[in-house]
Amino acid sequence: MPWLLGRNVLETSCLSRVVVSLGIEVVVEGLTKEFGRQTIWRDVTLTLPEGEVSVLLGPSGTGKTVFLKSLVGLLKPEEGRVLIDGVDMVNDRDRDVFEARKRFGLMFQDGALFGSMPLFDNIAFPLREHTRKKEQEIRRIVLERMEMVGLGGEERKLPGQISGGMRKRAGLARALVLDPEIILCDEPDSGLDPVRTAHISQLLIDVNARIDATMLIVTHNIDIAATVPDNIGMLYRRDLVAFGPREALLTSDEPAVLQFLHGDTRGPIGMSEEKDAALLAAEAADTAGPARTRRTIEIPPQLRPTPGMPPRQGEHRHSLRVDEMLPRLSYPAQQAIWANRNHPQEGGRNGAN
Ligand SMILES: Nc1ncnc2c1ncn2[C@@H]1O[C@H](COP(=O)(O)OP(=O)(O)OP(=O)(O)O)[C@@H](O)[C@H]1O
Repeated sequence: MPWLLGRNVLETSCLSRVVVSLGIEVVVEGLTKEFGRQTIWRDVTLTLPEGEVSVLLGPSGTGKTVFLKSLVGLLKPEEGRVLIDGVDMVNDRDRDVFEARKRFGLMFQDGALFGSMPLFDNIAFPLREHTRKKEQEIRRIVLERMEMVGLGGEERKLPGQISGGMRKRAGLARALVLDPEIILCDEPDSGLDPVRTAHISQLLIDVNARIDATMLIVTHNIDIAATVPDNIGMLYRRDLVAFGPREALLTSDEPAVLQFLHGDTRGPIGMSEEKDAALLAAEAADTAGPARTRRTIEIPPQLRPTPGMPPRQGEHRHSLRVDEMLPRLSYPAQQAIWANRNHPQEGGRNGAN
């Protein structure tokens, strides 16, 4: 199976392959989204660095899915820009946005598969819809992507005949057929047990190693957030409270971040996202309350590609970027970054589920 898909691969010999980045950066500037009088988030600014993996966390209802849809131009924010290689997904003409959308691979929560279509046709769908490729070429691409996500031989199955984990992987295979430069995954772990979640985490890292796509993963799963991404952001109370290296957010002492990471009932996040002031004051008076959220979490080493995969180019670029910002990061974040770098570079833990 080839290591890398798509066009930007220079084969210098059968043993060494030089990767030229496939991923492109996504620049988000001052983005504000409203539905009627409801502000979902405002003035969100961040850059998804090329080929790096980022995770977006946030309590339910904070607009993570709305954010993904805004990046790809399916929803139109009221203010701001989303720049993809010079195309503004918010303000440019529909025709340009439609073209730029082909550079994305989208993996939705439920795989978003057509129930009456065999997996093969589901995965072939974007190729038939967006390209003029011949059926023979479509077949080659689909079978290759199915093999890549561990679904070889399952082409004739209907979505209803396979497990949730397999449906996720089918959704990922479909997201990969157009050689995406940017992959957006909405809760790739939803409905999966911890073992399947570990497999999908490894698969996402392996996909990134193979194709060097820029990736943004929306999840509530702290294990994924702690082990998969180079960067983490968190939406809370209509703001992006943080976006930066994984270790910076995981060592943050921001109360909402701590509460979220620990899954604690005490703290600023309530059942309906925001607690009222009286409840927060009562918690603050309870000495047991704030103390529970002051712990830091243990930061596991970041997942590495499965043995046999190429090294992640995004990880290399991320290290160079982080070197520059290191002096500005907190001491615990710096320690965690060094600990991760010094961790033995063992391979991943992939397998089929
Ligand atoms: N098309 C729409 N019209 C009106 N309101 C919408 C629309 N889409 C989403 N919303 C609202 O935007 C808010 C954010 O929804 P979104 O699904 O993005 O949250 P989320 O952070 O992804 O939540 P969860 O983690 O529970 O999946 C919700 O209040 C939702 O009702």
